[in-house]
Amino acid sequence: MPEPLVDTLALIGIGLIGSSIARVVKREGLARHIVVQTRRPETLARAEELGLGDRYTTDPTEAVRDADLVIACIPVGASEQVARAVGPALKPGAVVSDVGSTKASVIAQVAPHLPDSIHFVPAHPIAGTEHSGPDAGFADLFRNRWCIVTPPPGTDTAAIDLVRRFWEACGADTEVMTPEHHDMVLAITSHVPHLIAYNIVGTAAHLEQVTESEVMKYSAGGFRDFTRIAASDPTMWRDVFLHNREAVLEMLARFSEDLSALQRAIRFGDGDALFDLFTKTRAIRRGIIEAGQETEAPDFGRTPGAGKPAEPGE
Ligand SMILES: NC(=O)C1=CN([C@@H]2O[C@H](COP(=O)(O)OP(=O)(O)OC[C@H]3O[C@@H](n4cnc5c(N)ncnc54)[C@H](O)[C@@H]3O)[C@@H](O)[C@H]2O)C=CC1
Ligand SMILES: O=C(O)C(=O)Cc1ccc(O)cc1
Repeated sequence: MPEPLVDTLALIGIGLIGSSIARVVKREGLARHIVVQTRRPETLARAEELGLGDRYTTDPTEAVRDADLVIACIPVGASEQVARAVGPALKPGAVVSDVGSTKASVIAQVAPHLPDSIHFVPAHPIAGTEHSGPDAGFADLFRNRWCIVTPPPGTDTAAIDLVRRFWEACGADTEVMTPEHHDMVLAITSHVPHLIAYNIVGTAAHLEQVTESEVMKYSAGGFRDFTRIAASDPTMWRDVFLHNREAVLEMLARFSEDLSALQRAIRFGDGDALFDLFTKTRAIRRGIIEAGQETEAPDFGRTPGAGKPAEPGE
């Protein structure tokens, strides 16, 4: 096994993402010691039963004391509270990172609480499922997926390099971008799609006369896929929308304009407008499949290899 990348890794939060990191880090020997921290003793006990770490604590300051790399795997809205708690306890020179689905807000919440000697390199693995908690994670979650790294200007290049090498050793490909660009891209590719899923399932649930019968009975098609997304963690997604407000509102405005155009086409029987759009969108999907970024069948985000370009020759 190669030399570990870090001596002590502290994972703050041990849900789907934290436990997936723990599993792949153990399997690949990426850290000599893993410290697991979470607020609830029951979750910590479960993490211990699953053997996810080497040391377990509910105290965030105790968790980070000896850590060379600290990764916060918590809902984005909890970032400030955790940074405030761990900031003074961090080992000088330590690298702090996170996995949050929004980036500008996390930086604004965390950076003010970190001493100058700490290197902050935020990251976002674009890999997940609708499940949460320590049982939901798996070591291959990040394999052949992207991990976007969004270092604030002036971040130490060696720290950026460590975080990139860490994610690459977890199986991901990394890309560096600004937090603002990340938030705009993810608003349209991930956040608005989740909002649409929550909304359509909510709309169906409001049709009380069909909720118990037809909606469930005939949900074999597109609706079923929406129900999977709409089963995603409520705390996590509440925080995503509250913490990527501007970008989500901008993309929603564009979405609403395009939806209104479709509504008009249906109202006025403009079949050409509908046909043209559906032809364009079909070509986009086929292009994605030809580029090796998606499988033909519904993938539900779990198949390693789906969601990013294939390796040359794959
Ligand atoms: N679920 C997904 O598919 C993906 C999630 N993410 C991001 O990863 C982060 C973690 O998400 P998951 O692992 O899915 O969530 P999860 O719900 O499975 O785990 C969250 C963990 O954070 C802890 N936690 C919750 N509130 C806290 C607080 N106020 N202070 C300290 N700890 C707290 C929980 O005890 C738990 O250990 C989120 O920021 C999310 O945006 C990123 C990529 C994919
Ligand atoms: O389950 C799915 O389809 C997802 O989209 C997973 C996911 C959720 C949030 C992220 O920030 C990244 C990936």
